[in-house]
Amino acid sequence: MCGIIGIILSNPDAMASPELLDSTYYLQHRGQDAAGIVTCGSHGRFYQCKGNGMARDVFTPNKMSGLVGSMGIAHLRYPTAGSSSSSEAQPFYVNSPYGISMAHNGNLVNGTNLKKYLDEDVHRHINTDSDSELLLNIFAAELEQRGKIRVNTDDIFKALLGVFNRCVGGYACVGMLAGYGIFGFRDPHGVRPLVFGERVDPVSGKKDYMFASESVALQSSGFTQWRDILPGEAVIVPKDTMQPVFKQVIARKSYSPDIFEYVYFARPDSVLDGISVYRSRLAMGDMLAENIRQRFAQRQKSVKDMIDVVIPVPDTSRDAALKCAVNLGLPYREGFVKNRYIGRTFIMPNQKERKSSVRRKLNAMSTEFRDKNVLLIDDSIVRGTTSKEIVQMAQEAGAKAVYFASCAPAIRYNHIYGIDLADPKALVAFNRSDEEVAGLIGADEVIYQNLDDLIDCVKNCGENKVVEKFEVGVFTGDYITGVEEAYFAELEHLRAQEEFLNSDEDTACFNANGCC
Ligand SMILES: O=P(O)(O)OC[C@H]1O[C@H](OP(=O)(O)OP(=O)(O)O)[C@H](O)[C@@H]1O
Ligand SMILES: NC(=O)CC[C@H](N)C(=O)O
Ligand SMILES: [Mg+2]
Repeated sequence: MCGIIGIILSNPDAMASPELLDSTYYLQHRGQDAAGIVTCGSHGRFYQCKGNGMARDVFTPNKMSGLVGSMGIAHLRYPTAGSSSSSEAQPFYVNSPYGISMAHNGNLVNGTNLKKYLDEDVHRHINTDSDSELLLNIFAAELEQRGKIRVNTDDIFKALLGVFNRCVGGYACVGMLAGYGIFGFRDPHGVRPLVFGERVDPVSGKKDYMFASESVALQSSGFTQWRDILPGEAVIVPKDTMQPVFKQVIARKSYSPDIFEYVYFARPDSVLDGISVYRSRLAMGDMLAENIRQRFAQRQKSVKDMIDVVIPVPDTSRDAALKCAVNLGLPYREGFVKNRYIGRTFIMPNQKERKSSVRRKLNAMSTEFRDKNVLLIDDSIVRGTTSKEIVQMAQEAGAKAVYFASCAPAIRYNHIYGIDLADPKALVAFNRSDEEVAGLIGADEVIYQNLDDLIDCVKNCGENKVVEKFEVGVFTGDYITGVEEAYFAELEHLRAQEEFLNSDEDTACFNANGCC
C-alpha cells in the first residue's frame, strides 16, 4: 500500500521538490521501507534521490538541493513483491523510449507472464524482482511500439491501454516523461486509490497540478479542487500546455476500492472515492457496538454487566473505539500510551521487528486496567502480533477480563493487491475459529465485525455513491481481478526461499502449537 505523488508547477522556474518532500510526510503511513523523489529539470534531465528508510532519513537537505525542476514524482514504499532491497526503491527509471520514471502503488498478480513477455517478445532486461519494474517496462514497450520521435497524449493513452490489457492486479501509478509532462492512471477496478487536483498560483493566476494516493496530501499543499481518478482512467498533464487531458482509456470493469484502505491503510483525514475515512471508522465503531450489545443480550447479560471500560489500541482504532464506547454508554480510556517515535508496526519488514516494536510502541497504564473488565478495540487482527502483546500487557497491568474486538472481520486469506502477506499461515485466524484465535492471543473473547456490516459502514459514508462494491478478498478469498492458483504457488515458493535466507528470523508468528 505504498504512497505515490506527482506534481507539475505552472512556473517552469519553480522547484517541485520541496512540495514533493512535504507530501511524503503526509503519506509516510503508507510505506516506511524506502522513499524516493525524481524531478525533471528544464533540459529534460531527471534528478533522483531514493533509498531505504523513512522520508526524513532519505531526503537530507543536501540531497534535496540537487532535485531541480518544476515537475516530479515521489514514492513511499511498503514492499509487496520482490525484496526490501534499496535497488527496489521507487520511482523506477528506464532511459528508453524518451526517458520514463514511474511510481506504483499496488501489486500485480501476473508478474511471471509479464516477465516472460518482456524477455521473449520485447527483449527488455528486468533487473530486480519488483513488479513495479515490470509495469514500467510494459508501459515503455507499449510506448516504443508507437515508433515516434516525439509522442503526444494520444500515444501515451494508447500505451496505457496496452498496460491495462496486460497487467492484472491492483495498481495506481504516477509517471513522468522526460521533458514532456506527468501522468497518472488507476487499474480498471480502481482497487488502489489515486486523486488528482489543481491549485491556482496566486502570482501568475496559472494552475499547478498534483496526483496523490490520498486527498490529505493535496489538501495540505493547497490543491483544494480535486477528484478521484476513475477505474481505467488516465490523466496526462503536458508541460508545454499545462492543460490536463483526461481519458477513460479502458472501460471500467467495476468500481471496487480496497476496503482495507478504510479499515487501516489510509489516514482518517482523507476522503477516498467520495468516502470520508474518518466517518467510515466512526460507523465501524457504531456497528461494532450494536453487535456487542446483541451478543451479550443473547446471554441475558447487559453490556455493563460484562465490560467496565473501552480502551483503543492506538493509533488507527481510536476513532472507532471512541464511537463504540459512546454507543455502549461505557467510559473510554486511553489505557495504552503510544510512543510517538515508533512507526506503524504492521508494515515493518519482518516479524522480529514487528514483535519488539509493539512493546516499544505501547505502554499500559495500570490505573486504567487494574481490576477492570476491559474491551480492547483494534481496527484489525492480522498476524496477531499486536493483539497477543496487547492482551498480555493488559493482563500484566491488572485487567480481570480482556475482550478483544476488531472493526474488521477475521482475516483468513492473502491480500494480493498491496499487503505483504505471502503466507496465509502467518495469519492468526487462518484455519481457526474465533474461540481458537481468542485462545492464541490470550483474550477471554474475540469479537469480529461481520463483513456485510463493514461494507455497509463504509458504503453508507459515501457522498456520491459512486463505489459499486469493495475489494474484500482478504476476508473471503474471492479476488476482484481473479487470480490463478499458480500465483499462490509462486508466492509460496518465494516465501520458502526468503525463509531459507533469513532462517534465523521467525517469519510466521504462530506455529502449529500456537507458539510465537
Ligand atoms: O495483527 P497484527 O499483525 O499485529 O496487525 C494488526 C495491527 O497492525 C496495525 O497497527 P500498526 O501499529 O501498524 O499501525 P497504527 O499505529 O496505525 O495502528 C493495525 O492497526 C493493528 O493494530
Ligand atoms: N505497497 C505497494 O504498493 C508496493 C508496490 C510494489 N508492489 C512494490 O513492492 O514495491
Ligand atoms: Mg494498530
